[in-house]
Amino acid sequence: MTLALGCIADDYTGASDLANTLTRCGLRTVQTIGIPADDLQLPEVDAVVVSLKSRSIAASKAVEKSRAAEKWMRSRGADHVLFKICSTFDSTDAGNIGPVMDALRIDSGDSIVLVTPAFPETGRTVYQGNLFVGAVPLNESPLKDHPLNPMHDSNLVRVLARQSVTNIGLVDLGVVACGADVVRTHLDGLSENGFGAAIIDAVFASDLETIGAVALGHRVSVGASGMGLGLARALVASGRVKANAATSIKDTPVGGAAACLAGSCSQATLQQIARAEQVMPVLHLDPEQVIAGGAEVQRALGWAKERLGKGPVLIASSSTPDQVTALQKRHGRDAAGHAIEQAMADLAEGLVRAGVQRLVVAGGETSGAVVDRLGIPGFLVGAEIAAGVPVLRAVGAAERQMLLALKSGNFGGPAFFEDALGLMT
Ligand SMILES: Nc1ncnc2c1ncn2[C@@H]1O[C@H](COP(=O)(O)OP(=O)(O)OP(=O)(O)O)[C@@H](O)[C@H]1O
Ligand SMILES: O=C(O)[C@@H](O)C(=O)CO
Repeated sequence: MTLALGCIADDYTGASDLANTLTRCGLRTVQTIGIPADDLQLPEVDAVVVSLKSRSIAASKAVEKSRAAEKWMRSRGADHVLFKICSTFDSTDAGNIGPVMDALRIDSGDSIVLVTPAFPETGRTVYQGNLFVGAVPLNESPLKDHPLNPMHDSNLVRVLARQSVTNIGLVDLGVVACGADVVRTHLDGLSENGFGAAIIDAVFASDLETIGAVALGHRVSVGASGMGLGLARALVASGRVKANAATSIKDTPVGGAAACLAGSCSQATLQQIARAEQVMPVLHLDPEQVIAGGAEVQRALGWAKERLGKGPVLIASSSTPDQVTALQKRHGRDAAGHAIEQAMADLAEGLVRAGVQRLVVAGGETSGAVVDRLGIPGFLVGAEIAAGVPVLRAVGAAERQMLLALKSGNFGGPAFFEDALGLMT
């Protein structure tokens, strides 16, 4: 296997979002959980998205894991490696975007790295280095209340400068609009003046194509699915990947029981849960009881088993921002988050034992905990449920076939859970 593109994603939902975009752009793509084992049977692909759970861990660990993934991809022929971050730039001043970017830049020998979280399809645009989520700047969006990394600054040049050892420049929309050659000249100027990375504006898909064409001339880039789109289109345009080579996974039905788990506390997920209550049984976990011990998980599993034969069920830990803050004050942010993620993993394991073969999970960290517990080594991409969320078919997993959907907290329309289950047959 010779890779045209290697990708390192800092969480599992982000990885499936990127794998979806690359597939839709015509690249044969597989998503793996961590660096694949040598004996994992992978199809012939153009791109591999290695999913890490590195968004919220210590920066030094995130660097170590990302470097190992990069090394693996280079050894499989990847000239370009994309570090996939969240389209809302989820991170803290301690990292992990800056430290990983710095390390990959050094390893690659690139003098300057292009960075953009823009993904216009989902309303993420960057103008003058400021990230917008729909019509509002990042710091006024629901991301200001994120349970793990609340985002209080929309200016990504400033945000990244606080995390990185290098100077961060800006390539603004006016430059992008002039085309790839002008962007290259601008980057040369920044690099000569000691800038090791630049936030690049993007508002339209056409901006991403310009960015992709330039980025492909470098060894490393940092971005969300929009950067993936640009790179994929550039690869196809350059003839390095055959257009339309991607084939969606076969839609052979998997059957079995279906369930949803929600650990995301985003506004979008809260609305989707409220909507799901109209069409399926929904159990709201008591987060305090979850932290107290295993009894709450057992209660939820008993509740689910009584209902799974009749149709899908949804179990949610999700709470409003005020409730999340109160719980975190009592138990600490990381301890509360970790305990709930582990409870979600326990639930997933119990549900699969009870016959669930179709599982929808909401939340990146939550999906990471669930997929790790289920021991699934990789996924092929199927139908698109919503922008950034595909149906995934587990590959290389044990006995039973499984379909999953891993939803980024902020993605999907109000009827997301129904929409997902409708496509996961
Ligand atoms: N009721 C709750 N109170 C406090 N924390 C919670 C609660 N329910 C879930 N959590 C924790 O909040 C975090 C949610 O993060 P997760 O990444 O799963 O969702 P998200 O951030 O909305 O999704 P994404 O990263 O895809 O945008 C997890 O650590 C989860 O365990
Ligand atoms: O880019 C995004 O917004 C998502 O793929 C994601 O990473 C959320 O966890």
